[in-house]
Amino acid sequence: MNLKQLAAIKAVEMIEDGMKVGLGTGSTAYWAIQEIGRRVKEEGLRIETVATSQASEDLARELEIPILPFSEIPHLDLTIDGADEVDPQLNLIKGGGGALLREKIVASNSDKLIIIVDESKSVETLGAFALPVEVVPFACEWTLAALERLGCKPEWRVKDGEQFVTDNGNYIADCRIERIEDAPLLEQQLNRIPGVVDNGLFIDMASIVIVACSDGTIDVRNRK
Ligand SMILES: O=C(CO)[C@H](O)[C@H](O)COP(=O)(O)O
Repeated sequence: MNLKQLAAIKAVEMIEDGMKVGLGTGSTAYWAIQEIGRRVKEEGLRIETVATSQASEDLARELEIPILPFSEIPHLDLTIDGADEVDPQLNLIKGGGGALLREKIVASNSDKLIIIVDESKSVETLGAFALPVEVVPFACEWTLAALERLGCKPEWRVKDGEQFVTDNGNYIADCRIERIEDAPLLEQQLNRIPGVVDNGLFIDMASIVIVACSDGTIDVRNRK
């Protein structure tokens, strides 16, 4: 079993009958959705879910996990999602898969956000992973210039030779900051730039981070 799967299984143990659950995005969240699918099929787990991306929604449907429109679920009990970096305060960088906006909306409407990672994602200071910032296409060069003025060293994300477009029809600027000294401040500064829809800093949002370590142990970190 790989480390991502190990963390995912531990998180899915926290889901109880009758819960409303948010499904994250990425290769770690993939394992959580697989395990939820197994519990629904083999244990008859009764839950309702919403997904943070088209890819996760498609996977959930394939596994016959009940998935509802957002209009039918006012609030979630918990969301299980991955992250690109986690610091000791449980602040996160997310959005490596380009789903940061939907992930933040879903996380902020969940009683608990459970983050699942392997130990490579655990860092002392956020920033070695390029911080994704979602930008509307209108006048996007001006928004990029504003990010440059903030010292973010942004580069448009490209996929298969084309500009990457999010599920919301926006672009992603990946910002090479290396070391983010004040993540709460940067999160606010970025979101004050007109044209920025949101950014991948998740501050004070994770309730629990589950870290799967290469020696096979699992470190469960609770927000204080
Ligand atoms: O934020 C995300 C997608 O937008 C992912 O959760 C993050 O990129 C981690 O992905 P993975 O589990 O594949 O390493």
